[in-house]
Amino acid sequence: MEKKERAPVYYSEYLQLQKILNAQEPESAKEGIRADDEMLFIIIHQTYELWFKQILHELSLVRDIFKQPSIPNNAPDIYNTVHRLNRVCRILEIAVSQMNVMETMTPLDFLDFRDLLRPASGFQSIQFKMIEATLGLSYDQRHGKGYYLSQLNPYDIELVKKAESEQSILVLVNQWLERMPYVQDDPYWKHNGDNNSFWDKYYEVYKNSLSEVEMANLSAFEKLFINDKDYPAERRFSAQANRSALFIMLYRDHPLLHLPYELLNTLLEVDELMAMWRYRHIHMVQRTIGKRVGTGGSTGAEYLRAAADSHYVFKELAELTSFLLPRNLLPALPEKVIKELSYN
Ligand code: HEM
Ligand SMILES: N[C@@H](CC(=O)c1ccccc1NC=O)C(=O)O
Repeated sequence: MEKKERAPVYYSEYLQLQKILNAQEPESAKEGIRADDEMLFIIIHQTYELWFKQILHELSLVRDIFKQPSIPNNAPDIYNTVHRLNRVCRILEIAVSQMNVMETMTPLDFLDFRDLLRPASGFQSIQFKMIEATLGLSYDQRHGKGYYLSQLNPYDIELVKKAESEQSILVLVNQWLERMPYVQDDPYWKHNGDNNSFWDKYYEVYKNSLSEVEMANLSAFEKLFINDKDYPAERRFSAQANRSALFIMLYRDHPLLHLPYELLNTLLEVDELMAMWRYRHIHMVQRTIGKRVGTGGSTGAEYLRAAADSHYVFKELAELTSFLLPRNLLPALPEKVIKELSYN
């Protein structure tokens, strides 16, 4: 077949530089006011939005992989999700450190144009909210739901609502954990109170590892891993997903658990880096506007702190570390399971 002629690709056309390099229109210039740092302010935000776009691209690929009804152990898929989430982490690191450039704008420089921005604010960053929703932040969990509805135009509300209505990475990872083989079919994995099943043995060793002041952990352990009927309704991960996740964390040295462990670890890293971004943003906000209210109408730093504290998505996974035991105390795995967790 004859090869189709393609027009030569030209750098600035390929990258559509006409559009992006002509997309900075400082409000101060329109008003004939001198505000030399508004260009930096715009470019920093645009850079963030481009990175947010890339993050959303990666997250939606990850989500597509997890949407499959089953992901066989020897498929390339889990590695692919880890690789992409790892890229998201590297991008978030840049997003965090980019705050250093923003902070070269002093409070006085900002006041040159701050009033011209009202009532706009980063609060209206739809892509940021879509990242949160794609990871698994639910509407109910959002701090300041009122602002969420009042500050966005109807079109943007639709976009976020759509992202919220899709199955999030949290929901899909929960399903994936629930399907995990190895720890399900055999009666050995069912709690039966006779001290011979895995979770009964684990319970005993865990109990003995707790100090007196930690005894509340034991009832949490029972609720989360042993007595499914007491499982707290508000939790996003199910009891079975919890057991699988703890199992992965405990026995991650076995070959077939390497990647599942990396996956859980990378999800926690995403959560941590999102929080680091939020805290860098808060510090910058305090340094720049002190205790003034935000242009978006919120209480400013106070609102941001409450959002930062309550917007962790994978908090339940992070908390599982309270239930880990040192390797030398772990129940030995049945031969059959050790084999299943090996490369051949
Ligand atoms: C001088 C620089 C900045 C200041 C003083 C500032 C201040 C604020 C304030 C006060 C809020 C709360 C909403 C309001 O009432 O206005 C907010 C929210 C937000 N800002 Fe900024 N901001 C700055 C730079 C940035 C940058 C560079 C980004 C990057 C995209 C950004 C993204 C956001 C986001 C995503 C929110 C919503 C956070 C949430 O709801 O958890 N901001 N900002
Ligand atoms: N909310 C900021 C203003 C601000 O930072 C901002 C304004 C318009 C568009 C994006 C912004 N960036 C992040 O919040 C303030 O209260 O000063």
